[in-house]
Amino acid sequence: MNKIKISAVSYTNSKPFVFGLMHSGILNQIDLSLDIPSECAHKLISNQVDIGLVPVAALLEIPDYKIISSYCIGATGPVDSVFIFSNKPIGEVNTIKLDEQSRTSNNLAKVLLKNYWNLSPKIVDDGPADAFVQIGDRTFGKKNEYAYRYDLAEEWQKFNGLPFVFAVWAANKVIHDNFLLDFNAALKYGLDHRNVVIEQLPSRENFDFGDYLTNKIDYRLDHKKLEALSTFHQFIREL
Ligand SMILES: C=C(O[C@@H]1C=C(C(=O)O)C=C[C@H]1O)C(=O)O
Repeated sequence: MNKIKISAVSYTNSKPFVFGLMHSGILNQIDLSLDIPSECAHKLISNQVDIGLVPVAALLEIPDYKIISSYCIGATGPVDSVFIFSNKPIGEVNTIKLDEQSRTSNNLAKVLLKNYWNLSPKIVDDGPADAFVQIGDRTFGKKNEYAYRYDLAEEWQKFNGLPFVFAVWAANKVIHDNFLLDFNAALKYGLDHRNVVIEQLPSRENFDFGDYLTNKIDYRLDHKKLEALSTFHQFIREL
């Protein structure tokens, strides 16, 4: 039987999912790779994998995608790992760099700049910039390194009161129902064993992994997050 190819995000926020998949009965049916989010997106769009924990911005490039799980990488308030960092207040930012590892948060930054802050700084690829977007583990402990930091899930919530969803489990083809049941059971197992995952992480003075994986990342793709997802997609289309 052909294995089901899966790309999951290589960041700490996905470790509970990966733990669940590694300790599940479907391990011998899957071919799992861990990738930065932009690569997860690329692999699902180009059909190198069947299922991805895919940045939601990339769904717009996948014809007939299917969201196959009620778990996601989301947040209800500050997420603590997706920021615009700057030494100037946002209103004085003239140039901004995006994060090449991101698809969703780069678009979230653009949506908030345009619609919430009413700003249009120049997006620069190289050279110095007044501000930059950064996501994932590279942001851990960096909050106090810059005079200004904007948690983009928190700013989105201030903007329209909604939670946010960064990545969802999606497929680019029909996947067998039996497999999906086992797959979702594995994800649930991982989330239910978050304490084991947290114990295995190193302790850091300037970042609380327990708080991050328990309170900041919100893994439930409930109807409010689905509403946030379609609202976000509409804003991206209007950019
Ligand atoms: C909250 C996060 O969500 C991530 C952000 C993504 C993006 O910006 O494209 C994609 C996947 C998520 O892992 C994070 O990694 O810090």
